[in-house]
Amino acid sequence: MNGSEKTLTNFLPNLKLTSDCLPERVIVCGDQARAKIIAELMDNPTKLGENREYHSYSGSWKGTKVAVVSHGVGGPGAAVCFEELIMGGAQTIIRVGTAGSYQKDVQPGSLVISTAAVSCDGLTKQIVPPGFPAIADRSIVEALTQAGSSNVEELLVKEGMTLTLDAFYSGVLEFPHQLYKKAGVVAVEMENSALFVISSLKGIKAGAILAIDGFADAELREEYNPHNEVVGRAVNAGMKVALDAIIQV
Ligand SMILES: O=P(O)(O)O[C@H]1O[C@H](CO)[C@@H](O)[C@H]1O
Ligand SMILES: O=c1cc[nH]c(=O)[nH]1
Repeated sequence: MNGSEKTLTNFLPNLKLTSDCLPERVIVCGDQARAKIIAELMDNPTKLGENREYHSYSGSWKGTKVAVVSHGVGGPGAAVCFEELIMGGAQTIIRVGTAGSYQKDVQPGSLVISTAAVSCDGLTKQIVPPGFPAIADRSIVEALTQAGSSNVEELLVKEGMTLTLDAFYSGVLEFPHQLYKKAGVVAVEMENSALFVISSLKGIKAGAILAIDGFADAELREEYNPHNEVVGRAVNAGMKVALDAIIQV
């Protein structure tokens, strides 16, 4: 399908829902369970549809209608979700995710607002030429920072560049973590570059807030286990910051 035009479509086949129930503001996250939790923070949570990894809800946050949709793990599947949301009329998408930190001062339990993503993924290589930037919308970065400063107590909330990688576990090749750590990249995750590139191509606004769930960098990394209270607190804070931010843009 050609990426240059924005065509509104009523039936979204992979999300398995019709666009007439989809508001213009959408929160996305990898995890289906997290999508349900975000929906339940809102007034009048309603399930819109469920197909594969895509679980869709709508609700009302401080009087504004917002949808929440899970996109699963990894750029290709997430891109299907982002494309269909935009076909269905989404104008603003904020990803609420998790990421591994590269920087010692960005501890597990911190929140990172991504300003741009380094595209170390395969999906964007198939849709734009090399060097095409993956950047978050500036007004969303500002809204997330503002919502973070008024919402989150005792957690570090940091803006910075993130890196998008397809692989979670390494093989015989080394991950480029050391290189990008030296270059000042803050954290690594798996879907931001797809979101930022697709949203740029389609002319919609997108951003991301990520709860740090461990250190990705081998020098800092201990055993990876994100299921703890510190990370849970940051994930919950990220959800509320994203909801507050999305109704401001
Ligand atoms: O917490 P989510 O939104 O799924 O984000 C991160 O977590 C998953 C890996 O555990 C990848 O999807 C990565 O981007
Ligand atoms: O992609 C990811 C997501 C969370 N934590 C990581 O270390 N990597």
